[in-house]
Amino acid sequence: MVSGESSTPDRSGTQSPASTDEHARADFVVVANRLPVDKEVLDDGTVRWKQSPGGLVTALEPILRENTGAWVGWSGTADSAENPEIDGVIIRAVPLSSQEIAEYYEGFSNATLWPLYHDVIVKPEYHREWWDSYVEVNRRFAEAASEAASEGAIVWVQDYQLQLVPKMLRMLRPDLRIGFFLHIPFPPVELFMQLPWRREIVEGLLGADLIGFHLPGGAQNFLYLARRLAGYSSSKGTVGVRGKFGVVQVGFRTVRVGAFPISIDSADLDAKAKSRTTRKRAGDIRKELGNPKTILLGVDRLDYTKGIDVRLRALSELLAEKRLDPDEIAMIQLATPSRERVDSYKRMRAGIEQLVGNINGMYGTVGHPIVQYLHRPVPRDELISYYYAADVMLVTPLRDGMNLVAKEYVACHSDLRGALVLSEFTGAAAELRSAYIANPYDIEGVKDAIDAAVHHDVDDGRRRMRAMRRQVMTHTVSRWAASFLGALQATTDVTHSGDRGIDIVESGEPVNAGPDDNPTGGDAHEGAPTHGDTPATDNTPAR
Ligand SMILES: O=P(O)(O)OC[C@H]1O[C@H](O[C@H]2O[C@H](CO)[C@@H](O)[C@H](O)[C@H]2O)[C@H](O)[C@@H](O)[C@@H]1O
Ligand SMILES: Nc1ccn([C@@H]2O[C@H](COP(=O)(O)OP(=O)(O)O)[C@@H](O)[C@H]2O)c(=O)n1
Repeated sequence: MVSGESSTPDRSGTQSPASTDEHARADFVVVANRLPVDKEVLDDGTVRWKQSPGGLVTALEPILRENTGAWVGWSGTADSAENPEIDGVIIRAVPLSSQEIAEYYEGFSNATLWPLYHDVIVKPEYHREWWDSYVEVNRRFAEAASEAASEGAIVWVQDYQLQLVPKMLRMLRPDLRIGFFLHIPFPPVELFMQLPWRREIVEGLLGADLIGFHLPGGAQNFLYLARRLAGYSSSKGTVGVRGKFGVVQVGFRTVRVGAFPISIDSADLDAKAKSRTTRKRAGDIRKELGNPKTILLGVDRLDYTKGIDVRLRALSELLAEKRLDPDEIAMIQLATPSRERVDSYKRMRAGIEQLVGNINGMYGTVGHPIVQYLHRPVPRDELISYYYAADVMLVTPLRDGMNLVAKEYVACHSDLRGALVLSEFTGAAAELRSAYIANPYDIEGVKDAIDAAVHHDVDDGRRRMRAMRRQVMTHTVSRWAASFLGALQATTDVTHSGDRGIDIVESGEPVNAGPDDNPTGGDAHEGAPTHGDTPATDNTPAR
């Protein structure tokens, strides 16, 4: 999908995009909270729609284009119902009112489910009116998906904002083949049980034919709940990665449950990081920082799950203990603004900015602060230059479904330079075993990992980076999409009237999405096994 320009003048005199035929139907429909396009109003009033940056859009865009695809989602602003058609992809906007944004998006999605699914790092809030709004908005997404899908189409629902959609959509359209993927961790059973509407969520997800999680632990937690909370018969064996699925029997339907760790467009990043402009800009960044011996980097949405405070505290103590020399290091923290109206996000921002101020006040000099902190989005090319410039990447979340930043850093280092400090509570840690792995709750452990990464032996560093690159360069986002969709197409069920199937386009590497596709690619730690009937945290083996 490339940027599409419009030509139809609207009543306000600006240009509005060509609208999608509202009766057009698609064989492949993606349903996600956000649309894959961003609206841009140019100085002359012309409206342009650009593909949003992000792995999901990159991975699905060729499949959408090859298969008469549609994308159902919210534009990100209140009451917007424009449906631009972009390069043959049908866009179906689901408009949200300001009240729905407050209750469904900021409320139930990001102040109830987000903290609950991320180990209750902040206290989840349970409000009945937020739940009512979540149900209503999920119903509208299901209706929009139903209207967009042709007979027997494949519909892929994304993420925690839309967990009721699979069941609602199945009731409207039993002919469809429905997949669901959760991008954030699925919580341990004890935490999930707090949710007053826990059974409705499990039942909502079970409307799908295939439910995907990043890691086997999440899949096993879900299988346990389907059995013990919702009373269905479900498999008890271990779940593998991209194969060895669990099953839940829902009446005559068999729902498959699996682990599909997401990844990035590795080849694209690798190529961009090798370009002359990136390398030149990376050199300039180092100069602008005063040519420090070591550049440390953090790249995150400003979210309390990301452990930005953890790495700043560790840095501060390492400086105090003289294990790091302030004349030799510089840290850059890029923090994209996120969910800024949610209270917990406001509180966290103040705390982090205070920590940055403390470190610079204690250890910086005039013109040379230790931490350069940017609270704004950074253009993609600039971000890649930062990745390439960085000697040590700091990824310290308290909990994270995957963390694509860790993989992006690795993809940018074909030079085998650089070191990755990685929290063990990210999905990425299950695959990038050669990183400097640390427990973010253990400050001494984080300090040791940073110290080791900064002072690492060059040969050991190259060996670690080579192992991580073997994993990242072979397990791409298009392989992720192909393995999920291959498994979804392989689901057979009496409720499906058609068996049309879609063409899964994948560039660059062979795909075998069947149950045997379980290679131990490079640095991969294939599917931490979970045992028996005991609930597990998302990436921790059950005890
Ligand atoms: O849409 P927003 O509220 O602005 O939030 C941005 C996205 O954040 C979450 O990302 C997750 O998905 C990543 C890819 O699978 C994964 O690497 C990461 O660990 C997750 O946190 C969220 O799940 C998305 O729905 C949001 O759009
Ligand atoms: N300043 C920033 C920070 C992150 N990002 C991108 O946002 C994505 C973050 O993905 P992630 O999986 O690490 O974490 P979430 O923000 O999805 O929870 C990555 O693709 C980053 O490159 C960015 O473009 N600019």
